[in-house]
Amino acid sequence: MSNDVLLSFVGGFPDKRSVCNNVCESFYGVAIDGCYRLLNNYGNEFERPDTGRKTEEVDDVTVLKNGVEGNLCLATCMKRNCVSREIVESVYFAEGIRNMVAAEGEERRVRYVKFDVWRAFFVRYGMEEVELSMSSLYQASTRFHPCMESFDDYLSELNESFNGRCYNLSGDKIKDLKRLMPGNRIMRESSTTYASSYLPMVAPRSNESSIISVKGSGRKSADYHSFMKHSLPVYKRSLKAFRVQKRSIDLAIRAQCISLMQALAIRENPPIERLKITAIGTTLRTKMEQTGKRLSCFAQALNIPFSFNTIMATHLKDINQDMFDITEDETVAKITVTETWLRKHRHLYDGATRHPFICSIRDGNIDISAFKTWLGQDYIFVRAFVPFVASVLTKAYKGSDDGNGDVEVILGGVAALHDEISWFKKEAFKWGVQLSSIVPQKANQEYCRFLESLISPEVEYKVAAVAFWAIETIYQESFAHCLEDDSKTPPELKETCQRWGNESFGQYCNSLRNIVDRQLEKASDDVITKAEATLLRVLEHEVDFWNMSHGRT
Ligand SMILES: Cc1ncc(CNC=O)c(N)n1
Repeated sequence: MSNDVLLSFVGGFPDKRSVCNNVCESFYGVAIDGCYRLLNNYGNEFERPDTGRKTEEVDDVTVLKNGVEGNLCLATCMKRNCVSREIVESVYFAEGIRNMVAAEGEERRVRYVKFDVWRAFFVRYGMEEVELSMSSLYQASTRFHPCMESFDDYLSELNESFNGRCYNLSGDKIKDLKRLMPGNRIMRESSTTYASSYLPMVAPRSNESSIISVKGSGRKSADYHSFMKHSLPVYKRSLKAFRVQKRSIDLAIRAQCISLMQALAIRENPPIERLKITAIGTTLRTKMEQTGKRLSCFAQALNIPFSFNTIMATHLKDINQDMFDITEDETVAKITVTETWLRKHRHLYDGATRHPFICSIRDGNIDISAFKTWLGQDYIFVRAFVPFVASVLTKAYKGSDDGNGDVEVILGGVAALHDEISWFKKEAFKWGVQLSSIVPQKANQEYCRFLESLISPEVEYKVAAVAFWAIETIYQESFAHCLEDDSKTPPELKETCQRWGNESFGQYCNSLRNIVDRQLEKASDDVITKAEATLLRVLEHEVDFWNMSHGRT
């Protein structure tokens, strides 16, 4: 799986780990633990006791502080009721924005940091610069689509505003840029100036200072959007990632174990009796053992019962469960591919399963006309879903290694769709929705087209199976949410929610998930990457579909 880390935002003290995590994750979704560690080290490394300093020099870093609540405003390009803005804020940036603003407060200042400094920093911590993988590029491109059609729109807009000077801004030019910022308007009204620490990706042509920062807006706005708008084209030019090199693995192991131990230590009821860490390696036994010793000390300090063990293997693929020293009452925690993805893309996933449309059902204030729109549109979708599921079935059968009953599970899905179509007809009649006259809306058309593209024999079974699992699971989780004890779902909508939110549909989704995880365990990196990108596209189509039903696009 890809370990790429897109660099964007850095800043913070070690105690602001969550700030870095959230910002990083919600902006680019591809951050890995190793990256958080480095981000936090960064803050630590340059920590200044005097946070009240006023200079704005190159090479400076921002200190995030606890402080007043802020409120981000994207009004410069998106109106408050604009649905795109809502998506940007809620799906992509909510956590990051909230944390970033809440953590900054009155002392916010603009800071500039040269890209080279930043790059040197990463190199120093054992990172190497690499080209982005397909999945990261994909990620990067999806981050911005809600507000702009394409990178190129951004680019041309920016060139227009700044006469094409955007890529190579020196100190004075940055000042120009700040003057031109729409956020400036708000700034003049307010005597408070916030500082921000945006360290977007920049590939400078010269050694001029070339980080673009945004001076935003006091109490009303941190003008986050301006930042995105002006950093994005730069970002496009220098899409690069940093990957952890071998020699920093020891560091990575330690940092992760330490976070785990810290998390365990602050629990009131420690969920485990003993933490057993097994390091597996093909080389560097002494190094691993040293790491173990340090970890033991740390665990002792935190009062966590701990043991450390090392396993040497010739090849990582030779590792199996028997090599672990496991007693009968112990289990080996294995993180599956789907679990990793769902953690990594939590924001987007929650955006799809906790959409305002679903929440309005759950809260009992759904607009019935929106429900009817959804009903009619979903009928069309489900009809298109049938041939897709049939194609997954065919691929499962042809996959020929089906000793695990994939075909039966998928066949169950096909059979249920027969029922489902009858249900849609009945339900439409009940609500006075004329199915024969429904025209698919844009989001629906696009989703159906996407399904058709997945039918192609060129799309691997493993990739198609991921889409299938995700499509079913999003509905399951969304509607199950409307059936929870504290929900106020109107009685006349309960049956709809039951259809996907019931327990046996949940079990079926679990079977699909097991299929996917089993299939991906033996998949190539390339297929895993494609499958992950497919999952993201499903999530986005689902969000679009809810938006369409909600009637606000
Ligand atoms: C847009 C959408 N996504 C998922 C489902 C659930 N799968 C089949 O019914 C659905 N009906 N509609």
